[in-house]
Amino acid sequence: MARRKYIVGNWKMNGTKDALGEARAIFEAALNRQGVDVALCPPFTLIGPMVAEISDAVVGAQDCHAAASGAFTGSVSAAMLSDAGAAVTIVGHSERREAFGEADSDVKAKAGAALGAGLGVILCVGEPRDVRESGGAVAHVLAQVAGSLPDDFDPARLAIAYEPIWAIGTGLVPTVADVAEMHGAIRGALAERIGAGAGQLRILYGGSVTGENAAELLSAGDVDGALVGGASLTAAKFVPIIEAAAAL
Ligand SMILES: O=C[C@H](O)COP(=O)(O)O
Repeated sequence: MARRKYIVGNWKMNGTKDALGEARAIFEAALNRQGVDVALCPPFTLIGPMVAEISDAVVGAQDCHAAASGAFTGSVSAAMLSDAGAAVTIVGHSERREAFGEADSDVKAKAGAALGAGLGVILCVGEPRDVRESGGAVAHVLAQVAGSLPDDFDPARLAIAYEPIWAIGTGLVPTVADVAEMHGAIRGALAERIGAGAGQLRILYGGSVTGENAAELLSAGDVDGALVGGASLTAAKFVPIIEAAAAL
């Protein structure tokens, strides 16, 4: 079965209720694009309003806590995200791995908690610049995949986002050949681990995706979509990426 393209916007720590108009325009444009799934991951504070005020919105979170509840000041559980109307959550973004010290084992626990709460998961992996330059990118990323995936999961409910850290927010992008090599390696590792189900799992590329480079990146082998940061904040920049996916 062909995998539907999946275009996800990660708003990171951007957006107040004033930004709901952009989200509305994005989901209105997405509605008519056949074959493409679109989701937006705003800050926690906008999940409820986005779900409540925009029909057909598919809204996600950017992180969750691995525990169901408890004394974790400032944290939000997967069940709370679901209660707020989220359908999916990102886990293991490099900004959390780096700034909050999240290890593969933490990401694995979060992914398991999210799936257990009924959410879809977008699990991020990616290498730093020095690892890419020393030729160790594939080994680095496959180790992250092996350490971060839950023991059991439905491959239709979990996507992996390959985001080279050096490409995030920099305007730098890997060559299409390098993206295809990495996505192919991830698919191969998944096939060894879960067998035929690996064909169902979507592998997204993230890092400086724009309306200008989306068609080329999305055409690379085993690229099933994109995780978009800066260019997902406005309809003017995000809709062309959705259109590029729809045109493939
Ligand atoms: O989650 C999204 C990524 O970090 C990519 O961000 P960017 O599109 O601004 O480079």
